Amino acid sequence: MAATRDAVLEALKSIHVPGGGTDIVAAGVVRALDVSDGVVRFVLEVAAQEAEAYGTIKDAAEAAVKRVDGVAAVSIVMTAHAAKAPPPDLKPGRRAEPDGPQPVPGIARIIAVASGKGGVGKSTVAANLACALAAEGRRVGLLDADVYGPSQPRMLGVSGRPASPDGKTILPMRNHGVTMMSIGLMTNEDQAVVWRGPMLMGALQQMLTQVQWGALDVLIVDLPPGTGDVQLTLCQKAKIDGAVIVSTPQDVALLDARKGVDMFRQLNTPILGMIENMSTHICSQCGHEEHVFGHGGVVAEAAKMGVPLLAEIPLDLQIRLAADGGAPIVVTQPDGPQAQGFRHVARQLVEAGQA
Ligand SMILES: Nc1ncnc2c1ncn2[C@@H]1O[C@H](COP(=O)(O)OP(=O)(O)OP(=O)(O)O)[C@@H](O)[C@H]1O
Repeated sequence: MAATRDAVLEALKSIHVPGGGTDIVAAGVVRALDVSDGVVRFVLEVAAQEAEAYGTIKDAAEAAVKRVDGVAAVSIVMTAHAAKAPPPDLKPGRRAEPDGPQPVPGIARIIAVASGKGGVGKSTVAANLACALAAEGRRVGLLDADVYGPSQPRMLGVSGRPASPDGKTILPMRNHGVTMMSIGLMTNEDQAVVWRGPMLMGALQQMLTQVQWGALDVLIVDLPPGTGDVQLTLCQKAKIDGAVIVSTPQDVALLDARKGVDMFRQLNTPILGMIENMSTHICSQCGHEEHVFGHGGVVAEAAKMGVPLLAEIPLDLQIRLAADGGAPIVVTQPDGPQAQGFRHVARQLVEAGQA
């Protein structure tokens, strides 16, 4: 007999919140319950200060659900949200508590790689930039926060689930000199993930603070395209030292890129510059240069917005084959012409003390 959602909820109602009283279903702690093909998934959304007490409750909930007829597997994700802030203490002579975005311990700088529109090559740029910075001798981390299409595991050639030996912290993956963590490694491949706001914030915060990044000179964050929850959460939680905006030269892409620049400006995040990707195409057969998506659009837009243009990256088959094959072009052909734009950006950022 297949397990039903009602039967699972009934089982969860037998588990009480810490200290007794009401049950976890009535308390609204059980979220995003999904029961399909005998697999039960849900989120326990709890206040940060109660997270420890919920450790045993999570175990009890798992055991109770496993006893339900037809349940083959149970996956519970616990997300901790901060409690409501206490009212401000207006007594004179008190030192102000830190407020707003905070630096992440051990990470000297954070650079966000963003794009207004999807598919413009933001992840390709992030992967190449991270590897190029590592080649410059920087200690580099790459956080793939593209919840809608995490592609860094494929681009950096890593797979498998990150280990968590102590159950509290997560060991990142490492390849090509870059320490990497991806939201894609925390979910099942091919699984369409519908993220709710609080789940997203929990996952992002976990990846920033619970991953053992070690000491880093710079953490590159590959953001999802657009101007949504992830961008806002990231800039509100962590001190972002700068954003790099990737765009193709087409008008539609530029329009969205402008929105991205505006958003970072509103969040007081410095814009380090724009990168024009798929700028020009040189035919590998005859050497003829074509401007597939137009040319020069980003340089003009960057000038209009008073933002530096960091590089123009060609549309090139080698770049795609390298990125999709698990070793970015700056790793496979560091001296080739296709890698030079990325390496130039890395050097510029290092020289400017930005990476
Ligand atoms: N300069 C380039 N030359 C050739 N192919 C490229 C180039 N840049 C990116 N690509 C290819 O285009 C595709 C999309 O690139 P990528 O995944 O980096 O885009 P994205 O902006 O991160 O997309 P998404 O919005 O889905 O996250 C990939 O297959 C990638 O290999």
